[in-house]
Amino acid sequence: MSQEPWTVLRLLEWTTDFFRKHGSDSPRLDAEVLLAHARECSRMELYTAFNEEPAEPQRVAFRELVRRRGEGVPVAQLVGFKEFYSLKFRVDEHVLIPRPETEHLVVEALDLCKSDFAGTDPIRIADVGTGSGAIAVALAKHADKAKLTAIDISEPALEIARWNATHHEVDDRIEFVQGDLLDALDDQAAFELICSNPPYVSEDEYEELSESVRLYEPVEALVSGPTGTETIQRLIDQASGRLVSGGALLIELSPMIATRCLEMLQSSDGFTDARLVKDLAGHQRLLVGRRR
Ligand SMILES: C[S@@+](CC[C@H](N)C(=O)[O-])C[C@H]1O[C@@H](n2cnc3c(N)ncnc32)[C@H](O)[C@@H]1O
Repeated sequence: MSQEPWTVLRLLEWTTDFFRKHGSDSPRLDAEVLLAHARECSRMELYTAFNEEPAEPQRVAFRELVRRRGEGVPVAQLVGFKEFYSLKFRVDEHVLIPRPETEHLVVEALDLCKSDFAGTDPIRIADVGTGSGAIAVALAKHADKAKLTAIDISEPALEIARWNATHHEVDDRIEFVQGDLLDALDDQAAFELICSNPPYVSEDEYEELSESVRLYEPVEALVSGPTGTETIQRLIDQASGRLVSGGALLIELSPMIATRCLEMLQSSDGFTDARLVKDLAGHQRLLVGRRR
């Protein structure tokens, strides 16, 4: 057996290779995040510690994390958090792990706050299907005048979202509501902006997702129904009664259902200016419309 010491660099190289063979999309990043977690340091600090040999307790902790990652547990669940819009969000098995694509929705919403709603105070925003609270918290952090209503059907998800709002000190501007889309709100509730990253995966597509998603993330956060458009259709129907005139609806979707959802919004009497917005990778990622 090799007598070479298990330095930080050697651990990273071995683990990267192991994760690559176990089908990870980002083997080196996974190895770095887990080793940094086991050593209680930042990823950047690993780069100045390549020749150091982690102490035995750190190696034991790291080995266990690597074993579980090899079984498919997402890195974010192993370390208990995920970065989104440069903010750290607590996550667990009850919430979808925030995805980088969703940052695009936050950018669009903040643009509207700074342009169309610059003179409005407060800017009332609903985040429908808040999950970890990623969208609501990022908006509250970056738009001082935003007053949010964050809704989810899952009470355990709302507990995580509340924790994240408190941790980022925006809980005084976010009201959390448990319910089915916008149904649970008071009759009077009205918004300048309704944002949502709803479940939009079809039942067939779900079967094609990686085990790391299917076994560890909540199915109700992902699957909408046989076509993937069901929740979006219901949200469009409900949103027209909740937006002020000129208010905006922003919905994240998958490029596979983008055209169908655009047609749904175009055929809704309540909306005008329906359009799709591409993400940085050039994929149709957002459906946007205006309340007449
Ligand atoms: C795709 S996840 C989005 C989570 C978070 N907003 C994000 O972008 O990371 C969808 C969320 O919608 C919630 N959800 C699903 N159906 C719902 C419904 N009918 N009413 C309210 N929330 C729902 C799920 O519990 C889940 O938290």
